[in-house]
Amino acid sequence: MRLRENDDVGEKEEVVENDVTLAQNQWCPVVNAGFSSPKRAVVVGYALTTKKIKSFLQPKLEGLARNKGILFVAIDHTRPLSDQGPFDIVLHKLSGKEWRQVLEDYRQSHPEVTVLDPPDAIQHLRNRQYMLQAVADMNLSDSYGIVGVPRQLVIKRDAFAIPELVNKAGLTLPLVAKPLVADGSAKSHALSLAYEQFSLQKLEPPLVLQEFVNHGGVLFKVYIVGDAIKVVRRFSLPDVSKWELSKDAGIYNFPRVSCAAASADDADLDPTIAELPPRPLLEKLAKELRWRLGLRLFNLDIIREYGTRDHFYVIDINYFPGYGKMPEYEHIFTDFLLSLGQGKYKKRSG
Ligand SMILES: Nc1ncnc2c1ncn2[C@@H]1O[C@H](COP(=O)(O)OP(=O)(O)OP(=O)(O)O)[C@@H](O)[C@H]1O
Ligand SMILES: O=P(O)(O)O[C@H]1[C@H](O)[C@H](O)[C@H](OP(=O)(O)O)[C@@H](OP(=O)(O)O)[C@@H]1O
Ligand SMILES: [Mg+2]
Ligand SMILES: [Mg+2]
Repeated sequence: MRLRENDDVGEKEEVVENDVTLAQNQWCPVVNAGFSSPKRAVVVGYALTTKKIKSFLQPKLEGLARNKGILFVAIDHTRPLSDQGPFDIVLHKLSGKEWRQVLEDYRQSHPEVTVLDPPDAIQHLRNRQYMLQAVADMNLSDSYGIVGVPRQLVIKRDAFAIPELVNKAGLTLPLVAKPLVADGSAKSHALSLAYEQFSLQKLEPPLVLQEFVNHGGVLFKVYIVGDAIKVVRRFSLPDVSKWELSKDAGIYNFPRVSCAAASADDADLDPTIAELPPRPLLEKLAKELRWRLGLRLFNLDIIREYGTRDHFYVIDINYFPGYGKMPEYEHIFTDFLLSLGQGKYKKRSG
């Protein structure tokens, strides 16, 4: 199945965020592991926003990493990347064309360094028109369930044409209106729910209109870190009944409904709604998406269609999400970084 689109629009570019911590590189390339011979540390250069440093690089992660021989070093993006390091791994979440080019050049000139993840692959997720395409292309259906994406329509401009375009596309109301660009800004998370066709004209393109799928008000956030998968439950938008649909006429902006504060892991829920998607299904989905997206660090928002046991929809994919809120993230992440480091040494000595 292909996702629908309207017409083309140039993507807005923005400059690299300038709130990177410009800490001095601290060097300690060799760690002592007990009485055995000293091992070389895995050096991870990071280029992250201040917000991300705070949520991700928590003391519990840095402490465990140090014990395991992993060293985090802040990248100074105002200096050439090749003058810094040497790094084994570069971890990054900054935006901007220039920064992407810096990373691309660095990948070319330093093939021995693992850049998490390739800028082009990340870029693909920044546009909701393409974000879910890989899931749609997979057509995943097996004895554990079916995984699809909601039908959606891309509106690049001309809000007045929306009712007719929605009608022509045969989309069913209510619709979730999502900004086309998903770049982590507050604006890109400003979503609304539309109950009625003619009020759709009030929306501000460019956006994606996605069919709202009733799912019992709970969603599953599936965190992926390399081969590791961790699933949590979060509260989500409540179901919309036929009666509500006939009664409500407007467009409703809604706040960040499924953020970490909306954890539903300890809630007393109807088991048919709360039951996690089958593990083998998630493993298959994650493995295939890692390959199709070319990413190792991302999460998926998945919902189970209300009244079904095994019909799932992926509604959102985020690059380098809030891992700091993922249970056991410090163990999962450090194991992942070590596995990358070790894989490389094997390759070098092999
Ligand atoms: N098609 C849909 N059907 C039902 N609910 C939806 C749908 N799309 C989004 N939602 C609800 O809206 C919320 C926000 O949507 P979405 O995850 O796409 O936005 P986002 O801003 O990219 O979120 P994130 O903070 O995870 O990046 C979801 O958590 C879910 O509660
Ligand atoms: O792409 P962005 O940076 O917007 O991704 C967000 C994500 O959408 C969630 O808002 C995360 O917060 P929680 O839902 O509370 O987990 C953010 O995590 P943070 O720890 O970095 O604030 C993601 O970055
Ligand atoms: Mg989401
Ligand atoms: Mg998102």
